[in-house]
Amino acid sequence: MNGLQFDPDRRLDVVAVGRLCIDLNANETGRPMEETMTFTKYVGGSPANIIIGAARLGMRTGFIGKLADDQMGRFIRSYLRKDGIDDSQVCVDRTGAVTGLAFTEIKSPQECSILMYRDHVADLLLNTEEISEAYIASSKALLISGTALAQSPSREAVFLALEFARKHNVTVFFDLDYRPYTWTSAAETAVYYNLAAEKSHCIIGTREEFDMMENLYNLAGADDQATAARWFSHQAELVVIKHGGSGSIGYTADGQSHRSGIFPAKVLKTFGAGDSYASAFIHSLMSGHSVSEAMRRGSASASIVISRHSCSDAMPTLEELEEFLRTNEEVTAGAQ
Ligand SMILES: Nc1ncnc2c1ncn2[C@@H]1O[C@H](COP(=O)(O)OP(=O)(O)OP(=O)(O)O)[C@@H](O)[C@H]1O
Ligand SMILES: O=C(O)C[C@@H](O)[C@H](O)C(=O)CO
Repeated sequence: MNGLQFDPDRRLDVVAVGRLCIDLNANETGRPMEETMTFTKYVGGSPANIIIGAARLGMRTGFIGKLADDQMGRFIRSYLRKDGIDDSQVCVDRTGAVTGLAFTEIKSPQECSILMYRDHVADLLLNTEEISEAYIASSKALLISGTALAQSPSREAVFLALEFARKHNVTVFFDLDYRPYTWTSAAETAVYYNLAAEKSHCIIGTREEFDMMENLYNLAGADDQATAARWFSHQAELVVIKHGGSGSIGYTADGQSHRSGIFPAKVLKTFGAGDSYASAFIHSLMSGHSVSEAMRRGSASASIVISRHSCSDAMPTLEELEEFLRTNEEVTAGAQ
């Protein structure tokens, strides 16, 4: 049992709130960005990648966010529409804000990094006036992403969305998505992450992201089980801790734990693993699969995406994911 409840009578399956950005992925791999001359443009932003992945798997999806009033903003909106993602709650900034950019460097499959331009970005200007209670109430689930908590008014918009979710029994997935570039103080980061996590039913993050949250309370370095137990005293029913190439481990409030290995991948780049994991994990859970199966599907989706150049474009369809599962064996690396 995963303990999560989804109201079947909702128009949408999952709505994400947060950033819609642009990835510019280096075309010349095997070298530092100082020597990279060309990039390929993709839609990016962790919550955008996750919702695109969920839509690709056949879920009824929507997005609450803010775009820059420029060509990049229009490119993103048309991409969402192409994937059947409801964009009625994606508004446009009129103050001259820009689209966040993530330049990615692929020095080797193990040495990838992201240079993020996050100043004066439209996504962090989403405000409470742009959060529709009725829209959130029309969805079974809400996906929030940590970076949207980094600045006001986006921060308050997310907490209002969480309040509407609570009021209308909308299940909350919290992908921690900690990006240091967007924060100014470790303590502030931990405070807001903890406040949001207390209102979430399923929390997904890496060991390092949970450590960041626990540093504030001098709990950092707690083991995975202690980390999970901390959130069951709040709203959480499910906590998933990701360990990169060592797999992931999930804990449910009923005391069970689930380990997942990985699927062998011809790794081109490692970023995108977390977003693809989350999209297939959410799809599987909301399809009624077990936690173990959802983690297995998350791992499989991650292996597919890290073997491809992009994140959003690389998200597999349900047919691709199931074909991958039929033809590949999970390596039970197991999380620490
Ligand atoms: N080298 C790898 N080979 C196969 N699977 C991997 C590899 N790295 C990560 N994964 C899979 O992806 C999942 C998520 O990866 P990770 O723990 O790196 O999360 P993340 O840091 O959020 O990812 P991202 O790099 O996208 O931010 C892992 O639990 C695992 O299932
Ligand atoms: O989330 C970001 O802003 C960067 C992403 O667009 C990028 O694809 C990535 O890091 C995925 O995890």
